[in-house]
Amino acid sequence: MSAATILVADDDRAIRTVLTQALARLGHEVRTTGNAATLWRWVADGQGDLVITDVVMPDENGLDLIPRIKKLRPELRVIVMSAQNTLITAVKAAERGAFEYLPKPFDLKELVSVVERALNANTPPVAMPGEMAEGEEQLPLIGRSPAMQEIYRVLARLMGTDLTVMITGESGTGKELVARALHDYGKRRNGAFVAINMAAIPRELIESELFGHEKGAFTGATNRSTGRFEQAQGGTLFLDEIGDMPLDAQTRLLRVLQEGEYTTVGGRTSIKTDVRIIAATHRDLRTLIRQGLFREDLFYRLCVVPIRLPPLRERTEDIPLLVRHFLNLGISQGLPAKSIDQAAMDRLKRYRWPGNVRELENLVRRLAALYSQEVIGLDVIEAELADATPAAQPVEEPQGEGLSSAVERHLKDYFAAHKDGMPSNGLYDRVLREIERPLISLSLSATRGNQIKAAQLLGLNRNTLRKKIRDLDIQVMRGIK
Ligand SMILES: Nc1ncnc2c1ncn2[C@@H]1O[C@H](COP(=O)(O)OP(=O)(O)OP(=O)(O)O)[C@@H](O)[C@H]1O
Repeated sequence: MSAATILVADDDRAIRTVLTQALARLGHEVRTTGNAATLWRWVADGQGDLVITDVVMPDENGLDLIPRIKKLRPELRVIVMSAQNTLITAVKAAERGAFEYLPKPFDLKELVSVVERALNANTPPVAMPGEMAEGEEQLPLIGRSPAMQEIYRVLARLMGTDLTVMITGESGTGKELVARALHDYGKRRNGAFVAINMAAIPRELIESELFGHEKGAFTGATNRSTGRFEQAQGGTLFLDEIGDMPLDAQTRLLRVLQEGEYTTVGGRTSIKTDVRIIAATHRDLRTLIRQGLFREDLFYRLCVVPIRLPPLRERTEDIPLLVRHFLNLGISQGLPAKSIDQAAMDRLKRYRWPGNVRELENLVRRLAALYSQEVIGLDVIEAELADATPAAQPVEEPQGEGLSSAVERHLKDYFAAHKDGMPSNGLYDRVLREIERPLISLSLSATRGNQIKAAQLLGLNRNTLRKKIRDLDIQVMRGIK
């Protein structure tokens, strides 16, 4: 990299000093200022090969300066640094044409590598869509941990694209929220966001749900029905729990993704698709591929950009912000204002959160609704968490009726899907296989995840249950969705 002139704007003198030293060491000339007006003057005078700017400066917001810089000198790259580390800042920086966004505090090594990339890159920056609608300052995702910053940066880069995204992460980590953010701030925000959960639909109905069906396509198809692909036309289709998709439907989906068109169930005319696909799963698709339950070619089609959402226990520094966010949400829904004392917060940070943000959200809701004290202390949190820990939970009466009616509902779905004729053989085994997963999941949730008690309830050997949980990839946690 040859020596360059780098313009730095930040109202924090310490940052100016650190950047000057680090960049001068690389042989660059560095000019620094504490305000946006001076930076703009330099740029307008044709000075500098690269700009590094802060967002909040006394006279102007650095982000507002970027479009003006880009208009006057499109080739000049701008790196944005900010302590306002939210998804919105990252997205705005990307939208306005920043080369890179660096959340503060940043690692100097990282800064140096971004500067090198900016000075060496000769491709024009990706064009980003227009400005976000006014008043959209409400944050879609909460969290400022390094792990979330990395997610924001990936998301910001994806906003101007239609790339297929695969979001993985444990249950309750915010996969659906991320999919929505990609839609709401992306190119297709004026189109529909349509979600379909593969685990929630009887397997036999998935293809008709996805692609729609013609009148008379199967018994019970009394009318033509539109599928989710059609509903999402021009927008985004979110395929949730993609790991639960039956193989037949996978084959059909793969064909649609390859060919860009599909036919409805029972239909003959091809329909062109114009949807952006985002898929999500909490299951390990590579394991499913090895077990022959997921098509490898479909996996590669969907996994163009993988995003892994970290479990909450890997970003406990976000817990106070999330708690405040959910308490505020409660207030807006009419629940009383509350706060949490330090010892209680520390305890929340030490808990493992098997149900991730969803579990935390539910806990905060309970705190707001059920406790009269204004400041929640450690005793309340201990009691709540003890309740959530399977081992500390007394056995509940087996929920005979609830369980059997849930299984019955599942069976009814199964038979309804086969109204026009049952699979000709092996029905007993097939039906048992169909109900095994919900039966075990429901038993585990009835015993709050306690496998010993679930085994007793089911009348199964503990090891057999454990093997089934593993084979069927059942999540063991409280409050299975
Ligand atoms: N970063 C976050 N900021 C604010 N709320 C969040 C965040 N992550 C998750 N949530 C909230 O937690 C709940 C669960 O999130 P979501 O449904 O997106 O998770 P998921 O990973 O899709 O779960 P599952 O795999 O069980 O479907 C939602 O109510 C969501 O609003």
